Amino acid sequence: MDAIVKPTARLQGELQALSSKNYTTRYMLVAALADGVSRIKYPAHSEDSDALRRCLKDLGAGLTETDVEMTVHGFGNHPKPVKELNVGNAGAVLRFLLSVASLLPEVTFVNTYPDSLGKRPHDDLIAALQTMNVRIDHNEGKLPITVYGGQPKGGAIEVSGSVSSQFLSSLLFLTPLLKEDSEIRVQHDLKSKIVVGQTLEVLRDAGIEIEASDDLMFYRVPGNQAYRVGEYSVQGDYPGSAAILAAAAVTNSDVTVHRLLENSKQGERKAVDVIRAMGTPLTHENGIVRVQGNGKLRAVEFDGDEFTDAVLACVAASVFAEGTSRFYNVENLRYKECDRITDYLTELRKAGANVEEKRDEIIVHGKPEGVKGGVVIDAHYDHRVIMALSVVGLRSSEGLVIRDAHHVAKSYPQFFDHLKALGADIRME
Ligand SMILES: O=C(O)C1=C[C@@H](OP(=O)(O)O)[C@@H](O)[C@H](O)C1
Ligand SMILES: C=C(OP(=O)(O)O)C(=O)O
Repeated sequence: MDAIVKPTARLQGELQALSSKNYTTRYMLVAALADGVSRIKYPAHSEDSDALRRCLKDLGAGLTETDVEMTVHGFGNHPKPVKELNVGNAGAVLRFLLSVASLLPEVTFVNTYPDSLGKRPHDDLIAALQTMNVRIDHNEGKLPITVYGGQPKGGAIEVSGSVSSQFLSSLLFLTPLLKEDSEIRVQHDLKSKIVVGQTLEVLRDAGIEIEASDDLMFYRVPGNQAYRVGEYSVQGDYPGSAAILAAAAVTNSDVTVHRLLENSKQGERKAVDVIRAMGTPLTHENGIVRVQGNGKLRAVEFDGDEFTDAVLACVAASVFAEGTSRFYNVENLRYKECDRITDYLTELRKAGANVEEKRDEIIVHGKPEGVKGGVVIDAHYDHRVIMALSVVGLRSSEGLVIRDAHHVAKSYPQFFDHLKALGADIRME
């Protein structure tokens, strides 16, 4: 399905933020790893969270749902032997379940998105699991991947964090269940470090003890632990909401988004600071962000690794800022649903933006006068590219056609409905 995004001068209204993708993933996983019944209020509904629902059911979890709550009968440390799992296009789901699969004799993760998740590297996690008595067949570190587990061993574990934090999070979910105590040392760098804080928070809520060094590069994990059943409530999602806030910033607007906790551990809450630093009038109190945009923006410079899933939305806003913006330390954007530097900037240029790339940096020479648009955008299977280009389309003179915009449902199926409810001129075809 394509989205036809027309120039829109004004956005106005109130929205409830969608539920957090990352907390939904984590609460569902710890609930499945607990032996008993857990409840999760307001879980996200999206392609990624549905992929996890499907896989956890395949692994033996019982899932029932009402409108607001999910009940999970966990399988504890005994997932049901299954031959095959399909995680769709969900990176975090794949990486977290690769470790869970090591408890089973043989599981193949199939490759259903060869042009997106099928291109993403998992070598660093594979290498770590291989040192833990797990044999793995893989396609040069990519899908399809077969895990031959059964008796994974803890102990001294090293994992690189220079491509993704998900590899470390994955091991933090698995190691408490092993017989041996573990010491996990992160090698090289740790990208998206802030996300690991969400992993540790949820592990603690699930009764798991882990000692983490202050710099999050070293962990002591006692073995023989059991996940406790729990009652969880999923907070609002900053990465998806960042695109709505960016849309409000580039237009004349009065837009209010609820359910965005000021003290959230989501790094992407920084998007609020970025948009404020661009000069957009906004308030953030009691979990409510209100943007009263006037379309006037100034350039900013930020370390994008602190808000990895909101960088594209912030870049989209900076396309219309006075001056040159820089988003640095963002190399790992290249290893997401698409290459979120080269592929994204290709589409921004088509729309009329003046952008440059370095290996680990996005540079935007702002155009306060707006961009021309009038072109067809390739979504590159990437929900965040789709959301960011929608922001740009609203402030173009000829609008944009975003091809295959249905991929927005990976994380935010209601995105276009939400924008339309605020008055955006968008048609789906
Ligand atoms: O742990 C997680 O749930 C996630 C970690 C981040 O990935 P990287 O660590 O690969 O940057 C983020 O981009 C992704 O959307 C979700
Ligand atoms: C990169 C993302 O997700 P994942 O790694 O889980 O596919 C994202 O949601 O932007």
